[in-house]
Amino acid sequence: MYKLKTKASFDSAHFLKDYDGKCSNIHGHRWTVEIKVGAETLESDTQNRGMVVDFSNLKKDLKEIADHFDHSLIMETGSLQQATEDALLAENLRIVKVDFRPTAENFAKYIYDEMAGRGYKVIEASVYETPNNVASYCE
Ligand SMILES: Nc1nc2c(c(=O)[nH]1)N=C([C@H](O)[C@H](O)COP(=O)(O)OP(=O)(O)OP(=O)(O)O)CN2
Ligand SMILES: [Zn+2]
Repeated sequence: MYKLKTKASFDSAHFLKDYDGKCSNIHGHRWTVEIKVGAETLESDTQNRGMVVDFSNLKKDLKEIADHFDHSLIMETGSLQQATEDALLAENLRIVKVDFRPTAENFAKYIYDEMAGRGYKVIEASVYETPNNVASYCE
């Protein structure tokens, strides 16, 4: 089997609701997301001949997903009082709401699903919260 891997990064803040420890506070990470896609055979048409997929397209799609979160506060829906959320928005601060607790594990599945939804044969998606801490999702 052939496998391709590419990475993208974004900077954003998050916090873990109901977490007993420092991660319950708003803090930032340079998140790195890594996607691995595969194929048993290579493309044979002119443009993509000899490729699993064109790295340019793979990188562009992953970057689009990463850019959605860049320089934002990522928050789980319902994890702040409405008044707090409204006050942040009134200051023109960027909030991206997600319907999951924003852990590396949940982000890994989110990235997997997003890329699979764009038609890639995803083998694994990984999310680094720090260079040492990584979570992966595969099926
Ligand atoms: N399994 C998981 N555990 C934790 C996650 C996660 O996503 N999955 N996330 C956090 C926090 O977001 C936190 O930012 C990371 O915690 P921690 O390792 O304690 O922080 P640092 O890497 O910055 O470590 P230092 O010891 O401060 O250098 C917590 N756990
Ligand atoms: Zn964190």
